[in-house]
Order: sequence, then C-alpha cells, then structure tokens
Amino acid sequence: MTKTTKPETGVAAPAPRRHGDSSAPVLQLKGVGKSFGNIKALSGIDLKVSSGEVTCILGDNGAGKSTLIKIIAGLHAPTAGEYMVDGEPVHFSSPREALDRGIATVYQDLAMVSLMPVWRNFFLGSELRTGFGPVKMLEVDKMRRIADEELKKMGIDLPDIDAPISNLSGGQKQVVAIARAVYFGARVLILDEPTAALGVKQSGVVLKYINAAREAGLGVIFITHNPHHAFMVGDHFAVLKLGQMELDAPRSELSLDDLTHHMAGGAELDALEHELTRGGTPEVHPLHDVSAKELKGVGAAIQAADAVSEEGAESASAEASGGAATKPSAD
Ligand SMILES: Nc1ncnc2c1ncn2[C@@H]1O[C@H](COP(=O)(O)OP(=O)(O)OP(=O)(O)O)[C@@H](O)[C@H]1O
Repeated sequence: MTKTTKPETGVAAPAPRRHGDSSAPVLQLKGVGKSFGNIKALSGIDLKVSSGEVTCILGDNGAGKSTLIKIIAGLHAPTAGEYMVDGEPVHFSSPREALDRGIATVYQDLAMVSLMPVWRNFFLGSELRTGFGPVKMLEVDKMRRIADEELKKMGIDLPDIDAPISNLSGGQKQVVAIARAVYFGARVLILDEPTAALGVKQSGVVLKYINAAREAGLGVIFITHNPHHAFMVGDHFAVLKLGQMELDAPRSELSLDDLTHHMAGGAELDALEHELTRGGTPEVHPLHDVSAKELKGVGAAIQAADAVSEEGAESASAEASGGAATKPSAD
C-alpha cells in the first residue's frame, strides 16, 4: 500500500522532498563514525533503510544506538563517513533539515503536552490557523476533524479526541505520535525504543502500528533492546556493539534464536558456556603485560605489608606476655 494521505493546505509542516535517485535506498550510511573527543561512540557504520521496510537497530546499553539515531535525525553531524538520502549526500545541521527531507523521529518522551487534548497534540507545533496579518485564529474544528480521521485511518479509534492526552495509555500515546508523523509526510520514521516502558499488551498495540506505518510505505527504523519485539515486525536487523555493527542481516538469514543470541552476547556467551560446562577451575592467565619495574613495585609492597603484619604480631604477643618478648629479661 502506498501512502496517499497528504496534509491539507494550510498545514504548517513542510512537505518532505524526494530528490535524487528513486531506486536508491531512502536512507543510507557508509562508514559513518562519531567521536566525542577521545570517545569513539560509533565507527564504520554501514546501513541501508528502504521504503516499506522495518529496520530494527538493537544493542546493549552504550552500544551507540542513540548516537546513531541522533546522526540520522540531524542532531549530530558524523565525524566520519557519508550519510545519503535518496542516493544524495546530505549534511544536516538540524533536525528541521532532516524533517524537510521526510525523516521524522519519535522520541521516548514523545514531546507532548499532557493537559492538552489529543487533537491539539496531534497538531502541536504545526497548528492550522486562519486569518490575515497578525490576527490569526486556530482552526479548531478542522484540526479536530483531521486528527480524528487520520487516527481512524490507522485503525486507532479513541473514545474522545477532546480528552487530555494524559488520559491515554503509553501505547496509545506512541501510536498518536506515529500517526502524526505519518500525516505530516514522514518517509522515514525513527522510533526510539517505543516499547521500552510498556507492558506486553501495550507493546503489542505499538508493534501493530509499526506494521501499519510499514504498510503505508514508510521506511521505519525501530530502536529496541528487545529481540522478541524486533522479530515480530522487522525486515532487517542491525545489532550494534561498542559502537560497531556486529550483525547486519535480512530476516531471511536470521532466526529469533540467532538474534537473541547476538543480543545476549553471542561469541562471548559461547566462550563462557564452554568454560562453565568444562567444569574446571578458571584459567589463570600469565602476567605477560606486567613490566619488571611494576613487579618489583608489587614485591616491595608485599614485603612492606609483611613487615607491618610481623610488627603487629610481635607487639600483640608482647602485650599478651606482659612485654617479655620485646623487653630484655631483668636477669
Ligand atoms: N555527548 C557525548 N559525549 C561523550 N560521550 C558520549 C556522548 N554521547 C554518547 N557518548 C558515549 O558514546 C557511547 C554510546 O552511547 P549511546 O548513548 O549512543 O549508546 P546507547 O546504545 O544509546 O545506550 P543506551 O541504550 O544506554 O541509551 C557511550 O560510551 C557514551 O558514553
């Protein structure tokens, strides 16, 4: 299914532009790296995101997921490599520029105002207004109608579009944010751990709408720690580890077990399992890397510690024997 919905005239959000080669992936990274001073958060990242596909990015804490999405979303400039949209190199200097090319990010905090109604949050920052010059009125009825229609188009039937958004569950709020990005013309939707704080049922709701966004022809980037959630919707899987791409595979080359295994530590886990099932004592590694000077230092420290404990033992036994051990005999 291709996306047919377009914002009506008067919507303040910019229409995303498609440039360049229409056969190219909508988004591509080649050898992308990012350093913060001496810290290498990412290096050598290759990634392709295609329309109508869900690309899952998985990784443990500190693997580099946030850094990667911030580069894609235009918040960070990469320090190495190339970032291309529709086959053309891009150098975004703000998220607005990424959004102009149809790259929208739904962050975990969702950038919503709790006390405002659902429809108002749907249009937050892109409100429809009518009138001329400085006197402009919000087009409340039109925004309410559009928000209602758009949510229904994605199969989201909320009891009351006028209710404050805080009345919705976590999953429903995520879904409103997804529908909003789709309505405002996103071509690539980046979802930053949308199921992280949700229970099983609510996660299911979100996964269903990730599927709906894919069906609407968007390229979806789904960031998650959870291989089960990823495998339910993913077409493509990328696992980051310590800033590098540890695995990059299409669904056809991977099982849920493989993905879980990679997430759980992969080769390291195998080595540990091997060691544990051998049942032997842990290997003691030789001190290859300790220099003679350091060894001398360690030796001196041990001698000093021994001397202190001997002194302590002597004075303790002297006290116990009324000082006989340290004082010469009166004889
Ligand atoms: N602004 C920054 N300045 C310095 N180091 C940073 C900065 N941002 C990220 N890092 C470092 O880069 C590495 C990757 O961090 P990042 O936040 O991208 O990982 P992550 O996979 O998103 O982790 P988490 O799941 O915990 O959010 C970490 O070592 C982190 O400390």
